[in-house]
Amino acid sequence: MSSINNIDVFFSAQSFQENELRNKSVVVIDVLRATSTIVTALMNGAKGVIPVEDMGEASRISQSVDSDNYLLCGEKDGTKIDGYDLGNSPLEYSRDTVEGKTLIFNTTNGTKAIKKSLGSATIYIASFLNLSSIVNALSVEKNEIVLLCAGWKGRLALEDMLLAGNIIHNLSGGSLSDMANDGAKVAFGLYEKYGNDISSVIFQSNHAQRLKQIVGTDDLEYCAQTDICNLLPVLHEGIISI
Ligand SMILES: O=C(O)[C@H](CS(=O)(=O)O)OP(=O)(O)O
Ligand SMILES: [Mg+2]
Repeated sequence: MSSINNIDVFFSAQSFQENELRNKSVVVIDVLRATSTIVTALMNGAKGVIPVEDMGEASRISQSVDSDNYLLCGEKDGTKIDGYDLGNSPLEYSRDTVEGKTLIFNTTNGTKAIKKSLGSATIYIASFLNLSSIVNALSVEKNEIVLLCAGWKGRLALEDMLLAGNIIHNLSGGSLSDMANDGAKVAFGLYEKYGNDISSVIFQSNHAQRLKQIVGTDDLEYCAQTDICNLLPVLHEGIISI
């Protein structure tokens, strides 16, 4: 694998320039909730997920495809957008609803982070739900790795940084050298502080406080689960699939 010292962690999609990702493999992390929802949709048989930048792009794509095979999905301010089939709660993405469908997916932070990564060599989609699959893939990754936390509107999100810390902990075998990048050290330090107490960190995060007001706590409990599936979603030609 590429050296652990070549792993960096970015705290939001606004914290870097696209050209910094050239020839690198990027792991997009948006625990609450976009990447947890993408993983869930694919686990439940969705054919693929098309991440989009905004409502305009979502609407252009949805008008050009056969609506029987596509679902228009996503949120604004945490709530399903009027006229969309589904919002951004992973619990909506049941097998009955998504099996065999391609999803056009539009969220505040997660899909924007994915779109900003398009110039990289590889884009993986990570959540706690598929943590081990991501760690396994990265353990043989040849390129330099960026763990791209989606954050919230340019700010750091605790739950995303904690997943980055868990990934680094697993890859490093439990210790990080002085040569590691600052971002990796911060994420690793968060892991060392909280260990595997993922649920309590997620519940105390700013994003969780916001989501509780909008959708309650079911999504938070769901997204705090580790390794409920063995999936490695990758973006290829604009579509995320497994
Ligand atoms: O739906 C979510 O959880 C958030 C919406 S908001 O930023 O809290 O308004 O979107 P995401 O892109 O999954 O962070
Ligand atoms: Mg988020």
